[in-house]
Order: sequence, then structure tokens, then C-alpha cells
Amino acid sequence: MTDRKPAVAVLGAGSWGTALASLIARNGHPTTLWGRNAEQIEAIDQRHENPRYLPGIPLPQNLRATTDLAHALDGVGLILVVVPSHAFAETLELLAPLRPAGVGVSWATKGFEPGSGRFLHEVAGALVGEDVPLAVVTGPSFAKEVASGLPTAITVQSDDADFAQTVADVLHGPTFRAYTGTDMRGAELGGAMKNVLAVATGAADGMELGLNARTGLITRGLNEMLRLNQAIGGRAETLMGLAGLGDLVLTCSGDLSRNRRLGLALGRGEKLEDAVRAIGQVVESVQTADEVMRLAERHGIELPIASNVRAVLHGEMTPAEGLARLMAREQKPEFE
Ligand SMILES: NC(=O)C1=CN([C@@H]2O[C@H](COP(=O)(O)OP(=O)(O)OC[C@H]3O[C@@H](n4cnc5c(N)ncnc54)[C@H](OP(=O)(O)O)[C@@H]3O)[C@@H](O)[C@H]2O)C=CC1
Ligand SMILES: O=C(CO)COP(=O)(O)O
Repeated sequence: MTDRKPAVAVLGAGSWGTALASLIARNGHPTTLWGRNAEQIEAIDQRHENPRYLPGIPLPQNLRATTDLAHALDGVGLILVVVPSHAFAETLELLAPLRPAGVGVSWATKGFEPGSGRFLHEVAGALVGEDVPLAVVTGPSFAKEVASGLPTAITVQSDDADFAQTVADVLHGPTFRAYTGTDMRGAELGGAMKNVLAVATGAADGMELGLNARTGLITRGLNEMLRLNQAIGGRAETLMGLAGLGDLVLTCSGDLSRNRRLGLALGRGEKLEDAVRAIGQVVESVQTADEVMRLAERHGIELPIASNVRAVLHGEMTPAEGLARLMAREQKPEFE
């Protein structure tokens, strides 16, 4: 019997992958961060800093970093994927033949597979095998705050309750609470939709429409999340928790959010391409808005806020026109 903590490979060396790898290393797990940029990886491994994505935040000395995926996965007890949604399938394809037998796969990516609209647990199941334990890590968590050791609460959801607990145990620590549950669909829907809704509140704030407008959009946005969640078979309580309401409030109101900042820029009249370039990091809503609307249309669910965000992102209307359309909708009961 040994009480040695399992080694963990974190795949994706952007802001969130680096922050989670740092947390896990601080929790005492042998941790290796895999990324594709040799210069950044060397800085993380040798200088204990990610100058591109988390400048000025010291990383633990025991965190290793590599560009060699086979090396990162050698002997690990857990894999955590933290690449953007557009790179999720390609990363799963790379890891599938290198995954040590019996090792489960978790991810902290938010969004759907662009183009197909598949949920990420569907992509993962198809690429690594339906019998492999899978889990999603999600909730209100800005990378910069986690990397700085500020208090945070998230949730780990898996069909396999034991695996959810294993992943939560690796993450949980003095400043990081990891809850567990068994609703991957609801959790993934919440994490994806809040990014789209944050563009709406950002745009309203960029137009200086006030706090009533922001809060109205958050609350009616939650209603859109709940209605689509019911249609796809997620649990309502998941969306009323960290994976839904919690992340929605954080992303819609916190200026660290890249999706909110995109909305702010659009609301001030800036162009989409310029805003995304200035943010300089992944802005998941740009692709997720299309996939959310495709999903909603497939289920016959009307999502007025999300559909207006999608139209604004495609240049089909201005944020002012989008807001005017929302205000002009027919009067109706709050809950139907
Ligand atoms: N940042 C946050 O606070 C949080 C983020 N998330 C989610 O985590 C996911 C990752 O986001 P985040 O880390 O913030 O994004 P960042 O923009 O900070 O970093 C993206 C990282 O992904 C890498 N990458 C892009 N494409 C590939 C690829 N094909 N193969 C390997 N690596 C690739 C980039 O490498 P390169 O530099 O070489 O381009 C970069 O290291 C997103 O789904 C996001 O929604 C979830 C919760 C919190
Ligand atoms: O998912 C996040 C916080 O929970 C990060 O949000 P952004 O991607 O909008 O920065």
C-alpha cells in the first residue's frame, strides 16, 4: 500500500490549463503540463512562469512542462484536457493511443465541437472509448484568480460517480472546493451557454444601458439555459448551481471574462475581429453561439437572447438592434 498521490497530465498550456496544473501541483501531485509552444513550455518548466497567458504569477517549482505528449502521459493516473473547444477532438485523437490502460479522461474545456455541435463528452466517448471513465470540470473560475490562490468553487460531473470523486480529490484543496455530480449534459450546456449570454450583458454594458438591463439579461438568460437544458435531458438543479447560475453570474459581470469583454467592445461599436485580436485569448462564444442555436433549433426551443447574440456575431444586426428587438417582443408570462 502506498499513499503516493497519482501523477496528473494537464493538456493545454493556456491560462486555464496552466492555472489548473499549478493548483494540482500545489496539492502535491506529480504534475506535467503539456503544450505545443516550445518557448512558453520552457518558461513554465525552467522559470516557473507562463509569460504569455499568466504573466507575473509564480508557478510551483514542482510543476513540470513538456511539448512531448507521450512523456506527459507516461505513468499518469489522471488526464485533464484544457485546450479550447476547437482543439478538443484533435487533442483526444492524439492522446487516445498514448493513454495508459485504465486511466480516465477529464476536461475543463467549455463549448461544443465546432461544426458537428457534439457535446464534448460525446466527442471524448467516441475517441477514447465509451468504457473509459469521463468527467467534466466546470463552474465559476477565472484562471488568474485560481493561479493566484484566491478562493474558488467548481463542480466535477461524470456518469461514473467514483471517477468524479477521483477528479475532485485531485483538485480540492485549501482554497479550491470541488463538488461532484453525475449530470455531464447539464454541466456542459451551462458552461457553453454562459459564454454566449456574457456577450449580451457585455454589449448592454458597453452601450451603458445600466444595471437593470444587465440583470434582466442574466435572469432571462438563465431561463433560456433552463429551457434548453430540459429539452436535452439535463437536470435543472445542475443549471441552478455552479455549472449554470454560478458561471453565468461570474461571466456576465466579471471584467476578467473574455466573452464579456467581447460584448463590451461590440457594444461600444468596435468590430468583432478587432475585439477578438485585442483580447488575444480564446473567446469561445464566437463558435459556441452557432452550436447553441443549432441545438435549440433541433429541439424546437426559442432562445431570443442567444439568437440575437448569434446574429450580432455574424454581423447581421448591431447590438443596439438586438436589444431593441428583445424589448419589442410580445408581452408574456414569466414562466410558461
Ligand atoms: N481562462 C479561464 O478562466 C477559463 C477557461 N475555461 C475554458 O478552458 C478552455 C481553454 O481556455 P484558456 O486556457 O482560457 O485559453 P487561452 O486562450 O488562455 O489558451 C489557449 C491554449 O490552448 C492552446 N491551443 C490552441 N489550439 C491548440 C491545439 N490545437 N493543440 C494544443 N494546444 C492548443 C494554445 O496554444 P498556443 O498559445 O500555441 O496558441 C494556448 O496554450 C476554453 O474552453 C475555456 O472556455 C474554463 C474555465 C476558466
Ligand atoms: O469560464 C470562465 C469562467 O468560469 C472564463 O470565462 P471567459 O472565457 O469568458 O474568460
